Amino acid sequence: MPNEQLRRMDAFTFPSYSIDLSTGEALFDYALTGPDGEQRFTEVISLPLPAEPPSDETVATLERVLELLHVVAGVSYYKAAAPHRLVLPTPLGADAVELVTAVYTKGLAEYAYRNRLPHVLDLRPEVPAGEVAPPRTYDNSDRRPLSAVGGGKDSIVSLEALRRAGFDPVPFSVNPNHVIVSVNQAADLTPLAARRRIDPVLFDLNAAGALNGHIPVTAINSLIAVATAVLHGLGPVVMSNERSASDPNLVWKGHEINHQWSKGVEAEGLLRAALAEHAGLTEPYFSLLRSLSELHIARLFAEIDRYDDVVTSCNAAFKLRDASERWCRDCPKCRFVYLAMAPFMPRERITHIFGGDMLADESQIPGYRELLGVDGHKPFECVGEVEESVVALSLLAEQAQWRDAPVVRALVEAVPDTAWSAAATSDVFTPGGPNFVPAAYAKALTALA
Ligand SMILES: CC(=O)N[C@H]1[C@@H](OP(=O)(O)OP(=O)(O)OC[C@H]2O[C@@H](n3ccc(=O)[nH]c3=O)[C@H](O)[C@@H]2O)O[C@H](CO)[C@@H](O)[C@@H]1O[C@H](C)C(=O)N[C@@H](C)C(=O)N[C@@H](CCC(=O)O)C(=O)O
Ligand SMILES: Nc1ncnc2c1ncn2[C@@H]1O[C@H](COP(=O)(O)OP(=O)(O)OP(=O)(O)O)[C@@H](O)[C@H]1O
Repeated sequence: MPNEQLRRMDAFTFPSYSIDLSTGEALFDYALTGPDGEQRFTEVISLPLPAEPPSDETVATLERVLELLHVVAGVSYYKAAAPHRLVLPTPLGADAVELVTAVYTKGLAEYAYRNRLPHVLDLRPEVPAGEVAPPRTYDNSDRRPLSAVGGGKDSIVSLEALRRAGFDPVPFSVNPNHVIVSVNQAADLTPLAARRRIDPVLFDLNAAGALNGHIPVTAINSLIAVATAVLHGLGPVVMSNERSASDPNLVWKGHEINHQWSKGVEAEGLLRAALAEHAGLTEPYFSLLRSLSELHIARLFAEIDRYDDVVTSCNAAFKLRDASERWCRDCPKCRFVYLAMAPFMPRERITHIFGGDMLADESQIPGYRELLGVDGHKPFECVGEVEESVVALSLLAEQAQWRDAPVVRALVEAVPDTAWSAAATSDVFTPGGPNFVPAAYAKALTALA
């Protein structure tokens, strides 16, 4: 479809969804519609099948979760045209509508900002009138948790914390690549995996110049994880989303623009409320690391060495096409994670993990200046707060193994006095802020420390 026709699309709709319980394959249909016709998409999500066929009650709960997933996963296709109307397929309760509204506005805020589409920030879904039948209550809180694994340090910390506290976690990933497979092998736990196939038509439209940009992928992965937990009779989904994920990158037209919005605590609360209201789940989903800073998580990770050969946080390794093998060592996330881990491990160990010494590479200095708040704004990436970077740098400046590294020397000179003063009184190692960790799980992090 030519780009001009795409730009004239005025509505996004959700024609149907279905699941085949003999294969675990769910089909989610979407349509962009306008005066020139429609552009249809189908996303395919395959859930792993349990050993025993699910009961009718389980299927009923699963279908409620999939109804939410259908609507949330539409963001990938909505963004190809950003029409002004978002027309939901069925009536939804207030909490579910609040989640959907936030996913399409706050979750697409970076996309709206970069494409200069302010109307996306004010999008309100059209919800068909009607009652939603109340769901059956589904209490799975005492079952084995499903621990989402992304291949990076954060989910490794959660997996180990759960295991050491005796929770017997089941690792779970969407489209596990070789990094995630290796992390699961290093964990020596039997994982579950779901497959997600984006409609290839979207890639053709992208290549032809359709609107494109960042989407709230964690909201989608989270709902796929919850659907898998329900289907397998497992307990809560445990995420590894940190405190700083809730901090915006910038404010535009009065709206916070946060690259990591669907990893933030607001999204977590909205998802939990929508799952309780629409699917009757009493304890569906929480982030174990919510009260911790990235720097604190890096310090905990340094205590665990069984994943050193495989851990990979760099997003370039998770591209659908042309992925890097492991750390690219030249992106904001690699720079940040290196800086955050370096104070807590020998230089040889971190050089081994990353395949090179980023603090010896002077070409990294401009990127580090952004992370330290010396230039520009916090990059649109999964990186910690400026204060965390300054604290990490201050720790490096005190260590004989790091203080003469070329990048450390240059950065110590570049950081202003005000930032050093803020770092000196920083609370980055004090857990804090709102979280949804159930009481039974609160001890898990203590077990790790
Ligand atoms: C791996 C990555 O960072 N991808 C982002 C990148 O996409 P790119 O075009 O370079 O490559 P692909 O990932 O292969 O995607 C190809 C196109 O497919 C579409 N698409 C992909 C996944 C999806 O769920 N929906 C889609 O529509 C899209 O059109 C792609 O162009 O740039 C894109 C545009 O800015 C980003 O949207 C891609 O980000 C992925 C969705 C992704 O998985 N990113 C995570 C690594 C990520 O950024 N996580 C955040 C958490 C954000 C959140 O709120 O959940 C983080 O860790 O901070
Ligand atoms: N493919 C995936 N399948 C399931 N969950 C995922 C996947 N990728 C990421 N996640 C989860 O989403 C959340 C955010 O991902 P993120 O990439 O920040 O975490 P990570 O890979 O554990 O650590 P790091 O921040 O070091 O990369 C984490 O809870 C992670 O477990």
